[in-house]
Parts: sequence; C-alpha cells; structure tokens
Amino acid sequence: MTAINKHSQRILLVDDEMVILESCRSCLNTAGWSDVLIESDSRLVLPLLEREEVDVIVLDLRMPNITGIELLPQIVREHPQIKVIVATASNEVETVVNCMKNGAFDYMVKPIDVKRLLTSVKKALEMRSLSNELSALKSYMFSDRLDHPEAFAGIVTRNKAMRAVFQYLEVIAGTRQPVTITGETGTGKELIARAIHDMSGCSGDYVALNVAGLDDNMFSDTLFGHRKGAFTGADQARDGLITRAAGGTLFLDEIGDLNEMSQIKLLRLLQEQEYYPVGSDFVKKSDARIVMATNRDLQEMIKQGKFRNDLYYRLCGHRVHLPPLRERRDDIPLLLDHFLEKAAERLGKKKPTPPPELAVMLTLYPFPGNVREFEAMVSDAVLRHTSGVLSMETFRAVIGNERPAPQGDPATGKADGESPLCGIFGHFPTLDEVEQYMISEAMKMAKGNQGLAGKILGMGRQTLNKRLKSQPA
Ligand SMILES: Nc1ncnc2c1ncn2[C@@H]1O[C@H](COP(=O)(O)OP(=O)(O)OP(=O)(O)O)[C@@H](O)[C@H]1O
Repeated sequence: MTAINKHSQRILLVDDEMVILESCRSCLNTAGWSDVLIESDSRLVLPLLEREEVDVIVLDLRMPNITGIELLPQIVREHPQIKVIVATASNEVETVVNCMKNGAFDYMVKPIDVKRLLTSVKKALEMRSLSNELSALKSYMFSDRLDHPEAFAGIVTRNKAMRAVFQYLEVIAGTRQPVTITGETGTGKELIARAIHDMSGCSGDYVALNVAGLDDNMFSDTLFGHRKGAFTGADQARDGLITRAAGGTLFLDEIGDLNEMSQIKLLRLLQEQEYYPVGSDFVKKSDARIVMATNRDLQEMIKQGKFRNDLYYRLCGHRVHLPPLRERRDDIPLLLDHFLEKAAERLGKKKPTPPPELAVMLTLYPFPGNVREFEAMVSDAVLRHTSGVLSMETFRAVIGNERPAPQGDPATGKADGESPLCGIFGHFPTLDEVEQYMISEAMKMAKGNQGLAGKILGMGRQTLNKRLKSQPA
C-alpha cells in the first residue's frame, strides 16, 4: 500500500429507513463530500466493508435483523481504522455510554440535526486522515525510501533533514489539508510547494500568488475576484485566482506579510473553504488545496500583535520547516555541481572544473541568502569564466568580506561543543572582540580605575591605557 492517501474520503450511512439515508446523503453531498454510500440492510454492512474502503460510518443503533449495537463491536474489531458515529433515540443515555466504551467515535441523537451531522463527520474524517498519516509515518521511520522521487527531482539534496521533509510530504500530499512551509529566504519553499502539488494527484492547476505588499482590497480582488459593479471600474464580474486553482493547488507566498483584514479572510477560507468575491453577499465554496509559505517568525509576530493566533494554529496542522543552507553544508558540493552544470548549459559553455579549495571555502560561509544566493554566485562565476579551472575571484569577492561561520558538524552547521563565548557574543568572537570585552568588564569592576583594572587583567596601567586609546569609541 502506498503511503499517500489518494482515494477521496468515503462515508457509509447505515439506517433501515431509506428516507433518512437519502436526506443525510444529500446534506453531505451539498457540504462537499461526494463519496457517500448508503445501506439499509444491516446484514450487508460487514460484507460491504470487506469489498470497499470506508473512512467513516454513521450507524443507526435500532435496526431489524442485526442491530447497530451488535454491529459496532464487530466493525471496531475487524476494521479498527474506521471511525463510527452512532445514531440513537433520545432516551438511550446508557446505550450511548456503552457504545462509546465499545469504540464509537461520536454519537448523534435522532432525529438527526444536519449541523451536528456535518460537524461530527468532518471531525471523524480529520481524525481518520491523521491516523493514516501516523501509520504511514511510522512505516517511513524505519526506511529512507521515497515513493515519489520524481516529484523532488528538481530539489538537489542528500541532507537527512531534507529527506525527512520529503518523506513527510509524501505522507500528507494526498490529504488536501492546508500545508505551511517555513524557512529562511531562498531555502526552496516554492520548489516544495510545487512538489506537494505534483504528488497530490489533483487534476486542477497549480496557481501561485505572492501576497507581500498587497493591501486588503488587492488581496481580496486578486484572490476572490469581484462581482460586476463592486467598485468603480468593475464593469465586468471577474473570477479570482481561487477559481483558477479549483481542483488544484493555491500557493500563497509570504503569508507573514498579510494585513489584519486579509488574515481574517484567509482564516475563513482555511476553516470553512468559503469566501466572498468583492462586493458580493453570496458565499462561494472552494476545493483548492492551500499551500502557504513564509520566511517570517510567526510566533514572534503574534507576540507583537501582527499575526492572528487563531490563524497561526490553523496553519500549524501540517507544517514543514526547511533548514537554512548553513545547517546542511553536506548539500554544498552537490549544489555546486548542479549549479555549475545549469549555468554552463544556459550560457552555452563547457562546465568548468571547480578548484578543490572552493568547496572548503564555501562550507565556511553562512549563506544568508541560502540556495538562491549560492546559485547566483555560481552563475556569476561561470559567466566570468573563460577557460581552465574555475576562478575563485567571484567567490572571494563575496565570501572574503564575510567572517566565516565557526567550523562544526558540516551536516548541521552547529559549532563544536557549544562554546560559551557564542552565548555572550551571539557568534564565535575574534581575539579583538574578546580583548575589548575583557577590558570593558575589568573597567566596570574597577569602577573606572585604570591601575586596578590593569591588575585585574594582569597588565600595567600604561599598557592598559594604550589599549583603551586604540579601542574604537
Ligand atoms: N535544493 C535545491 N536544489 C536546486 N535548486 C534550489 C534548491 N533550493 C532552492 N533552489 C533554487 O533557489 C532559488 C530559490 O528557491 P525558492 O524560490 O523555492 O526559495 P524560497 O524559500 O521560496 O524563497 P523566498 O522566501 O525568498 O520566496 C530558486 O531558483 C530555486 O530553484
């Protein structure tokens, strides 16, 4: 069995009254669940479950032949993955308690309230989807395999953390649940969004929108469209990008930049799959899968009151974080080779050979612009390259101006042994920085008395005086 949940989620309604079955099915269909089976003969339920994959069952307890009370434990035993919601008459408190003890997921009192039915089914389907993911993740944990390597073909990596991200995405790609991708600028978030779409099995398009800099009007109009006459100049109704993404994926980039009003609209879209075109009072439904990305620290933004807490928690459902390049230095040689080849091909040149010391130099650089910066650097070097071994000049021009990151585990980029100096300076300090720091601390302890501070530091007053004069103000 593939780890990806490709089939749309299926609901089975069991009741001996055909009218109830038909009306519940129609409510579920209207709410967007198209795959609903009905069964009025309780004797046929178990054979049906042998043939068909079902995610949630709404089971009437009082039926002729085999009752729901008798069926429930058999379903739970033979198909523990199915979530069963039982439907009871109002005076059956004890029966409900027993059913819950016997493994029912939820219960409803008859006559069935439509709102209650929809909420309970939605919850059960979400739980079912989570259990699917969990069992797929468990099986992945013991292997390093990818079921869909082709979806990640454009993402060059051999890093373990990135491979774990790929495996997680394979598990959740088919679920249609929203996904949030976090990571610094240039780490490959958009490539990942594309891969999620490619693996989802959706027939619709992949549509991307960068929301940075859009005010609420622009955001709503671009995404949700408008009705005719909604504002001056709106002489035609126009669909938004969400319509283009129907049955496909909508990628919203830079969601950390969304203003307050747009955040509320995004929350509604994520929670209810609903939106209003600008100027319209008629709500529309969307089945587009939403993938979002940000390079901002959303938790920090919540503290500053710039991002909604409820939206954040909604985004947390499926979240992947892409490590910065400095935390996956084992990818640098692979990426160097990939970008050399790509640039040479684009520029119609022979792929240059990099000097061996280049890889070492690159592993010392912190890459604040991550893979995008690396690609630009290599592309520039190939552009300037004429023949023979690739020149180090382009790299030196950038890297030479930066202090190298401390050496450590090349795969994680973490400094060896967690130096306490990093805790004080925020980075591994230079000797000059340490000297300045010690002098200023000693002067504080000696309350400005240079003779005493000199003694603390183990140097003469005059030497200290000289050093103090040579320090930057
Ligand atoms: N692992 C990778 N392999 C090959 N190319 C990569 C990889 N990661 C990123 N890139 C390239 O780096 C560039 C930046 O990637 P991308 O736009 O996906 O980053 P991002 O995280 O979305 O950036 P931003 O936050 O600035 O929008 C693109 O040209 C992309 O093709």
